[in-house]
Amino acid sequence: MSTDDATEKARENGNGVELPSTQRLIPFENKEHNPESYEDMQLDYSPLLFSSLERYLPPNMLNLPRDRKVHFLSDILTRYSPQGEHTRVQKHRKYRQQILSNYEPRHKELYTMNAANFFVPSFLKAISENSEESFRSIMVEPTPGVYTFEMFQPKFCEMLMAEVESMERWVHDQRFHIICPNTMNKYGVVLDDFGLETMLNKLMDGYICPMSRVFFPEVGGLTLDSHHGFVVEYGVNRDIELGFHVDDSEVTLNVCLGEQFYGGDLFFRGVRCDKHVNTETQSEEVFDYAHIPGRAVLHRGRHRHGARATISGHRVNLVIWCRSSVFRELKKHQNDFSSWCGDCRREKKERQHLSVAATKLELLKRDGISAS
Ligand SMILES: O=C(O)CCC(=O)C(=O)O
Ligand SMILES: [Fe+2]
Repeated sequence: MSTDDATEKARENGNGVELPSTQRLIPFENKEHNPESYEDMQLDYSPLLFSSLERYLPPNMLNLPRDRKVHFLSDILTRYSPQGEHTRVQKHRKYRQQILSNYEPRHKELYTMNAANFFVPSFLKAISENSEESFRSIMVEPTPGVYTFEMFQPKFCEMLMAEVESMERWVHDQRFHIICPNTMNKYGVVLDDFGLETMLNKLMDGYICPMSRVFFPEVGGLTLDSHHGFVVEYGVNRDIELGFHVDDSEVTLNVCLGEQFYGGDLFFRGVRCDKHVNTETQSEEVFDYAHIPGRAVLHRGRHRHGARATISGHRVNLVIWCRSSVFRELKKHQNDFSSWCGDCRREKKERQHLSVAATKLELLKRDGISAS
């Protein structure tokens, strides 16, 4: 299923979720797919290996350009090869060093946290009061688990967009091969790779964690300890829309930075665990959100969503996928219901209902017997 098909399917019935395909192959061979040849490319592994593995790519990746498939598959191969993870980390470190020693930031003031200059006063006040009540006073929760609030000053949004523009100009001028924001978004940049990791870490620790502790404790909101921070871009000559997916995060912060655009609404379709990621959407889970520049959306990574086509103009969003290593470790050992998954909750209720009904029947039978 291509990204477009997934979005179309999602529009029809809210199903057909694509996992973010974050470093994962599918567990069966797609025999109908005709793999490409990689013989003419300079690769770290045999070109034949890439052709064979192509049949195991997540469906939304099958029609991507070859260099993106190579990037995704190389990453997986490196992790499975002896010393794989170590090699991958080394390679990424080298990649970052190359950027950091050559790219000259345009707005240096973005690279260190400056709360008074970055955030709007209402947001700062809520954070300093640090209570559910203070957060709720600046937020709207239009559907359970999706919180929206004014967060960044217009000046900050403008500066960050200008910085991204300058990063992209540098990439273009240097003919530098950059890593895409994620497996679905082709346009934009990973801010962490361009020297903004420390600032975004402070943003997560000081300004996202206080809220995730209150609103998402059951999905690792109490223990967020790493992030992936990037900017995505939509419009003419960029990505148009984003297929139905779940994020590789426990908690996601998505802030529209600007500019003028039409369309690009987010559509949410309920929170799901791995087991239920493709199940049907219930009518009460359908929610669409229109982005407003400067306004943040905070949601669970497992809240299924996508972005509709940006029909005109140019939309730029800052996205921070916040992760909890503790939650991920605990999840490996959990095999019963997830309290946060809509379908797990429905299954649990159903089982409880059946068990109560069975007990009642049992009691009635016993009473009947003793009464006779
Ligand atoms: O385009 C958007 O606003 C959504 C981005 C998104 O969902 C993501 O990057 O995970
Ligand atoms: Fe997302």
